[in-house]
Amino acid sequence: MTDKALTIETVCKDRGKTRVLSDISLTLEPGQRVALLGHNGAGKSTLIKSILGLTPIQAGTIRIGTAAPGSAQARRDTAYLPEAVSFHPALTGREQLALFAKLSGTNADVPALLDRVGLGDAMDRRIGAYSKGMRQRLGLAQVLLGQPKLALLDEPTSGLDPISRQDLYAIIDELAAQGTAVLIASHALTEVEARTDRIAIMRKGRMVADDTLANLSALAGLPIRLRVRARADADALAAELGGNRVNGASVELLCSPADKMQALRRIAGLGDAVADVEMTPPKLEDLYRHYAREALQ
Ligand SMILES: Nc1ncnc2c1ncn2[C@@H]1O[C@H](COP(=O)(O)OP(=O)(O)OP(=O)(O)O)[C@@H](O)[C@H]1O
Repeated sequence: MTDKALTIETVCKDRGKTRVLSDISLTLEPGQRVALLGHNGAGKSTLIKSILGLTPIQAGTIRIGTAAPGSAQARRDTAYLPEAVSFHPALTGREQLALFAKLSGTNADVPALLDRVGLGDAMDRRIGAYSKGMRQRLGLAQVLLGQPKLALLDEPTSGLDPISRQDLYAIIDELAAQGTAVLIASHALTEVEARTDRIAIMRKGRMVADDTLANLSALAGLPIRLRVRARADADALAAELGGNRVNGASVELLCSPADKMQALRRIAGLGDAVADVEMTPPKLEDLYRHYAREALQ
């Protein structure tokens, strides 16, 4: 028995003479949303294909619940949304989803599902006339259809407008709330930063980071940015605090997480000379760069 939705242990995969996955381990609990990040060619799609049982691995183990990749049980429990999702162009959205429902033996309310993904008005139009974003939404309806234990989403927001992206993450949140573990391969760092529970970063076939954003941030020890706006004299403020003048009125300082309170006390000690302070913790983009670079060494 396992309470994990997905267990990956020390997986290795070769393509020809090249090792494209090296000792990859990753686990997903039910209801967890995990972002899988990495440069082009890092191995994200290969890992997803291995989880789906579409490509063999040379070493290690993968389990969906307790089922082996590609087994009937794993196929029932796993939903997959590929980056370029394709359907039969002559069918309408409603027909296509009804067909999927029939094939998977589920008794879903197809129109309600299509409505849920924003295709209520378009469900009786041919898929051939759908935009990329609409096809992506139909793919998402297919993911929702089976109430999967594990959803694998490969670049789910590519080609979507900003509102559609927000809708998609709202649906991902719902999926997670009903207990589905969701693995999202993405290049859209700012999006996944706010909408996932954990970040896994791959580089050249290796897993170089796997933790919450807060823990990755603490481990990396990257500086916090403090922007201090002067009430009148930014030069005097810069002379007092050090740091860089960033525009006519402000000074920017970098400090380590451990020194943050001390820096804030110094700034508060300047009293009326300071009009405002803004504090920016490191962003996922900074962390991503840090972990990717660290892996190079
Ligand atoms: N069908 C294939 N045959 C041979 N090599 C392949 C094949 N597919 C991928 N590779 C190689 O495997 C490695 C990992 O590729 P993969 O597609 O998994 O990366 P990725 O992280 O998904 O990249 P992207 O962000 O560009 O989608 C790369 O070196 C790639 O060249």
